[in-house]
Amino acid sequence: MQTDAFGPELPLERTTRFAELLLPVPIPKLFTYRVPHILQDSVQQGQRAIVQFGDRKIITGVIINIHETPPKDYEAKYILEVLDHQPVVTPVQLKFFQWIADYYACTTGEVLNAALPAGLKLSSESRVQLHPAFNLDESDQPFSEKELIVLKRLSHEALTYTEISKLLGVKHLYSILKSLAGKEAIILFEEIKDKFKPKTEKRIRLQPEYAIASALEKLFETLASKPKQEAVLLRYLQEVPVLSDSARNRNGIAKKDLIDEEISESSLATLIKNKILEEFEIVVSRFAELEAGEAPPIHLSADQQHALNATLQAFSTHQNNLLHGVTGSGKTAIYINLIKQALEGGSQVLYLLPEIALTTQIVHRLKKVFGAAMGIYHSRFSDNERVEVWNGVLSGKFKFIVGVRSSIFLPFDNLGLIIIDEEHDASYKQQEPAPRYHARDAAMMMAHFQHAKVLLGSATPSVETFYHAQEGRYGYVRLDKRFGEAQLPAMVLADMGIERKSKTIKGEFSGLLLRNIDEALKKSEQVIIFQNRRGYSPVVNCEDCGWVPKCVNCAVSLTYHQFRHALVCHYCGYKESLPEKCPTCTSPRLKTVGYGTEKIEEELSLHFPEANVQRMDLDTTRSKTGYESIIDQFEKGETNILVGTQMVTKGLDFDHVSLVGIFNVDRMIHFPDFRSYERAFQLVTQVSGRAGRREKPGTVILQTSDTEHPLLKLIIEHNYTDFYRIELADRKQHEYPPFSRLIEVTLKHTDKKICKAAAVQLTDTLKNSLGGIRVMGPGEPMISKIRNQFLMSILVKIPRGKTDLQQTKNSILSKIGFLVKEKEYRSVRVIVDVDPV
Ligand SMILES: Nc1ncnc2c1ncn2[C@@H]1O[C@H](COP(=O)(O)OP(=O)(O)OP(=O)(O)O)[C@@H](O)[C@H]1O
Ligand SMILES: [Zn+2]
Repeated sequence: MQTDAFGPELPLERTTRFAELLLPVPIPKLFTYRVPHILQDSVQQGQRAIVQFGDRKIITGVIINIHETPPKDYEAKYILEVLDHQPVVTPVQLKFFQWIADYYACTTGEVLNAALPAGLKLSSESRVQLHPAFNLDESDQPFSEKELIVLKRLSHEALTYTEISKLLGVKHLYSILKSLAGKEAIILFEEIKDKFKPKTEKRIRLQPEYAIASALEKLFETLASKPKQEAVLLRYLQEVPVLSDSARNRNGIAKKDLIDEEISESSLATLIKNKILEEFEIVVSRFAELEAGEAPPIHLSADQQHALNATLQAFSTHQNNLLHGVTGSGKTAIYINLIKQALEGGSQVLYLLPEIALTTQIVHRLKKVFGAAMGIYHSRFSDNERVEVWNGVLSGKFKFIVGVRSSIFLPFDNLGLIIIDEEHDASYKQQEPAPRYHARDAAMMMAHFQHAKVLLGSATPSVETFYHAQEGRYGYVRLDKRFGEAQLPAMVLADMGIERKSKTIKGEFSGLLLRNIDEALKKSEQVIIFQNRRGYSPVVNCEDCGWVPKCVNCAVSLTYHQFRHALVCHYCGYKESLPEKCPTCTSPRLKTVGYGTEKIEEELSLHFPEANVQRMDLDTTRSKTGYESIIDQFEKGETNILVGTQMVTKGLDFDHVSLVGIFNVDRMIHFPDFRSYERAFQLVTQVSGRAGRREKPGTVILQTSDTEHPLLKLIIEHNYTDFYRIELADRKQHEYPPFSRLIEVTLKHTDKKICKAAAVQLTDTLKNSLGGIRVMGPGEPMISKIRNQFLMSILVKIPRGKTDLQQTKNSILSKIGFLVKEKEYRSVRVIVDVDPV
């Protein structure tokens, strides 16, 4: 027998249905809830439901299964509300979420949490408000004491679930809220449903009875003595030809476009009051409606046409395909062709980009071609905008999405093509928090589920991708020439050793680079300078005792930022002011060592006082439009020199860049990581690729103290093939990807000893249990403490194809499970990163 105090009169016999929900929590299971009788016939898989989770929390989950078996060991709670009429998560998405959880060793709940935009997730923080039509004094409904307490408070302010629960001192609010909602006193969940608020626009139009010539004439006669109102009307008629086009009048014009200094708002209000003009509201897209068809038709070059044909050919035999086209070869033109074809065939298309910085230019180019069918999805958008895209994909409004990695979670159900631009880019990998997925690899799995084709594009493919192409697993198309007359840039090494001896270095600028910048500026050409360190100086030290300021929370030295006049930790954000004297020896001789982008910007301004220098790095692009304005100014030629971190390296397409300067290549090459050569090759090739993309040839100057380094030789010859051959041999010898898969296990604890002991124990267990698999470590990672947590890491190398990958992962997870059950290790956090980059 069940007690349903607020359900409708119950027939004696009825079946009780249960729904299993996926909740956005890191617990590896589904949760069973009871379906209220009233919803029994309407619940569906993929709808969102609100449930109570734990004692106090209210959260939104997604319905996965519906059945009639009550849970064995607990009493199921009721679903509080079902939020959707139609599913908002598709079956194929659920399958995909499950795959991500299995592959990346996390819970499906964590995947759901990452996938749903916050606007689709109601939680304890959601609010309850009074019903707008409700008035306590006029109501003749009986209210309980508790209900009255809630209503009185709600008459002052909207409250969250948590607040109401505190106010009443009760845990279970459902019956009270349901009762109040039944009496139409509050809006229960309404706000939640409306957490996504469509954007509206106020518009003005002429009342239809005046939209005929005779009536309009009369109207002007009556307004003759009211010049201000007449002016409003005239302005409206200027914009909207009401007599010749009645449809235009029905649409009216935006109120904000009608009003300016010459038009008085009060006259407008009078005209509205007198029923001459009418004010109305429409729901508008948050994405300015984009005009399609502005783009000139693209005529592919013979090489591009050939590559396009080859790609289509490759699609007929392979799901995954690599378009290996040098920088400036015009890969985008080929993408556009393929996207058009896929859309015309009726399927959805996803275009992935690794970073927001890259979206600005590409989005502009694609917008012109695809207009309103194209949606854009990335984290700089507000939550409402993200919900709009989510719903737009569901409703079919957006058939084509351009976005960064999280767009693989959108509710596609009919994908035909996924383009993964700059596929080699490490930003496709999510680092923190779980799911630590690689959007490129996950997208390929999504394509598999939906029978879509994948095109990976890059001028510098990742070693793994190129390997698969070589092995015939991926289709492969190469485009070796730049579009039009453009040539690959000339690569020149600036020998810092020699320049140091001959004293031609100024600061850290080689004489060669300075001379070339000067020449470029004289010819009104633009310059890009790349340095992968932000801030002013990466290190400060005392010239007398050698003291270096360190972060109090992390094992790193602090970076000096001049514009904030502070020492900043790039790992935890800790900040302190630069001391006047050395705190250990009191010497005032503190000097900054090394060059960050800020210092380079400053010195360039000193060397070239006439030039307009701009900086693009994390510090200058925090705002939503930060990138856009910097790129825009550079595009327009208002900026002469652009200094930046890896943000300036890829995808950007400018007409007048003839020189690229690269600081400190040596540091990139010698970075202690098995991928450092690959990274250096890619970064340098990509940033070099920004030079000479049109008729004017480009030059790249690389500052190095090691001109004989074999990797530099390959880079300056644009020799990807030999780079790959040598790199692959090295990977094979050391059993790195693509010859193995890596799983990195990181342990964190505030006590170094505990962290280390746990890591040693886990390593031993793994070594004993994972027969035939190499377990390396434990060791301190390069940064051994972050945010007061000491870190230890273990690397598991799984030979490709030899072991059951899933079984190995499960085994690792279960050993971790045992470890953290031990008393002394209970507070150790263990992070599993599959395919770390
Ligand atoms: N068929 C074409 N017609 C006109 N312009 C073209 C054509 N193909 C390419 N371009 C122009 O050539 C330039 C380089 O093309 P694009 O940006 O697509 O290169 P890319 O291959 O993506 O290079 P990167 O890897 O460096 O990003 C762009 O300005 C583009 O507009
Ligand atoms: Zn820190």
